[in-house]
Amino acid sequence: MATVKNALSTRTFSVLATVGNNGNCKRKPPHVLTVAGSDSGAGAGIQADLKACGSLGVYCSSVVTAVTAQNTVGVQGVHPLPEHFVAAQLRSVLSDMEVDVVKTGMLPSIGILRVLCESLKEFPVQALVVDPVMVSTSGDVLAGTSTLDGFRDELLPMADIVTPNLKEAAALLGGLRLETVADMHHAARCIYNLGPKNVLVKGGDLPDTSDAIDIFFDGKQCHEFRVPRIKTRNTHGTGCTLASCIAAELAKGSSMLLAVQEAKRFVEGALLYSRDMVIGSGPQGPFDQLYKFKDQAFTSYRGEHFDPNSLFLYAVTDWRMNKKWGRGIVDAVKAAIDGGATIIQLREKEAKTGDFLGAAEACKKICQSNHVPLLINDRVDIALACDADGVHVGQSDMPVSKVRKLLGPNKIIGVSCKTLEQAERAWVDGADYIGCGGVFPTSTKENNITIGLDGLKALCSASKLPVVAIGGIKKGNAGSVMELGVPNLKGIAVVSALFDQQCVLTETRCLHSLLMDISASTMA
Ligand SMILES: Cc1ncc(COP(=O)(O)OP(=O)(O)O)c(N)n1
Ligand SMILES: Cc1ncsc1CCOP(=O)(O)O
Repeated sequence: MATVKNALSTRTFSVLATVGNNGNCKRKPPHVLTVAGSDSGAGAGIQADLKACGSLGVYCSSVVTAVTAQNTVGVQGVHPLPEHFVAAQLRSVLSDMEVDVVKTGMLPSIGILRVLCESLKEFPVQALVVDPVMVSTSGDVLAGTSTLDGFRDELLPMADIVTPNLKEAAALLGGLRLETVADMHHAARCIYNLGPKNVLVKGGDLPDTSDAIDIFFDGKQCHEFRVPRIKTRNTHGTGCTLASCIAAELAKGSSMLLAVQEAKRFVEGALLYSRDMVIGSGPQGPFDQLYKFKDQAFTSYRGEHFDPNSLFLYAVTDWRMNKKWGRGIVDAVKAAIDGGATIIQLREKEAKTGDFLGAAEACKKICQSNHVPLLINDRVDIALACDADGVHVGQSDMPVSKVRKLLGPNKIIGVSCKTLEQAERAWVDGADYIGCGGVFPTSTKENNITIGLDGLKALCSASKLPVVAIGGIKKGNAGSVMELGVPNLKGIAVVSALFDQQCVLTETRCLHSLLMDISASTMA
């Protein structure tokens, strides 16, 4: 497995297209083999792995190591398969099916673990993901103590990543007490010394934390992932799903860090989607790994209809300002686009519906011919009527989930957020970006609370969506915003800096070139 690590970050394993003899293009899908136990309740084990890989577009073959009788109450029985028959399954798949990545789950005996190690030596694969399943989340023991030695001495040295939870990490380290985040950092380094190339210590069971904290160590750097804990009883199978998703992303050609991040996002989405699902009467229910197929709001809206970089210089119109300077909305929008605005929002709070629609239709034409997206503030009806590219709504407007239903998956939805809870909701409900502010005091919007640069930074750091900053931003302070150094802060939204000025074209050009200079210097 030693050559695998170098290959991981640079090459795409399986998005291979080869031309057959007859000239037809043949496609080899990315392929994960899961070597794990069957869960009769289908929340974890082989069943979870198949669903997770399938959802991520990856072919998943399966070698069953044990059949378990389990449900939401716990594990009622474990029936390991004979070693020779696990070996036979491994040979069948590995000798024929061009597996990219092997993911292991329940290995119920040292004999089965050794059979696996031997098979991997005979049929090397691109990467090995080891979920060291020893104790189920319900507390039932799924692997004996001799298997523990097998993990430590034989399997982990072959692994590209191992993903223990706190109990498993403690067991691998001879019963070390793991009670704090600092303990987790220490454990990740100690487990790395057992031989795997990367370690992810999962802190889901860490007491007294409102966040779920995982530690990823790649031998050089420790990354701490923190997300607000999702309150749900439906967590059975999170470990299996996470490891399968990492394997699936690796099979698609991701680097290890990106694979871990993508996998975490997938599990989080599944938990959110399934948090109120009721299956079984026990304390721990399954969640739905197929959620992406079931709710459009969880999938397509994060598609290709929206380029977050379009938030770079976001021009938001204001009828009063344009009137004061003697121009109409359409001329103002045209000048902003000519000056370099990358997205336009018509924010016309006082306009009559007929006037608003007329202006929106004219602006749509200009925006379309310049390939600049046009969004409408608050008015979903106007956006639908003029076929705008999307809508921007506030916390007291139509909820994002309803807007998504009305607009469908291919329109852009932005939502104003000031708090971390609002940002989390925006993501769950299907928004594409967040407008965050007011960053600085402004007279454009009355009674608006200013959150400052610290508030903006905190929201960006917690948000899974791209963010555009708004409120009192102008040439003099745009640098302090864009230099915050948070990757998902994609741009600034401005009203008065463009429209409460004599020449919209000059002001937009000036701000655009300033932003370009800032990005060039922050990238240097
Ligand atoms: C990009 C962007 N962010 C925030 C706003 C604020 O809009 P507004 O309608 O004034 O206020 P809310 O109702 O959204 O709080 C915006 N227009 N654009
Ligand atoms: C619409 C809005 N939302 C938060 S602050 C604000 C006003 C932004 O206007 P300006 O760029 O003139 O400060």
